[in-house]
Amino acid sequence: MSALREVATEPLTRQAFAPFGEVIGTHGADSFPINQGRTERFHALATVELLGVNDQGILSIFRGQPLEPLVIALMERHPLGSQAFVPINRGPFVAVVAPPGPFDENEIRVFLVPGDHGVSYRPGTWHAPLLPLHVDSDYLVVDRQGSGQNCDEVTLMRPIKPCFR
Ligand SMILES: NC(=O)N[C@@H](O)C(=O)O
Ligand code: NI
Repeated sequence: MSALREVATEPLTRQAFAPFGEVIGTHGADSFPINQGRTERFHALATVELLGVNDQGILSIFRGQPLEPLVIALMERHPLGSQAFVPINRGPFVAVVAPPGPFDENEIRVFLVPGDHGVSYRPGTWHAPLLPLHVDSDYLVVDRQGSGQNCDEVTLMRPIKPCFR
């Protein structure tokens, strides 16, 4: 295995994550009351994007195990649809991403996603498959079912080791 490359994790903000997708969380999000004021709606935090033919948006649960050692050697993208991960039991995870388009290892960013947030990768965003931290955790996943090739993979020349300073 070629030399590992350490990449510092960044705090998750809507602005920082914007090139890769959207943040699903209530902090700093607009909301309005519904149901006679008994419920607060944080509306349209992310958009489900389906770009293929006869697509269906689907909801799944991923029961993920931590990757130990946390070394990322493979990334993937879904050109035909978005993919969202929302913790069900508040399990934090790491979002290792690079912008859509030709893959460039030097553009890899690493975000720490707290247990009360989720993210939605826009179509084509390069990302590491689900990476829960510390303990097995369940995530609601909203993504696409349909025809066509919707998962391109790439092997990193220099595997990434996230650093938590
Ligand atoms: N393979 C699969 O459904 N999951 C990946 O796309 C992932 O991002 O975890
Ligand atoms: Ni994916």
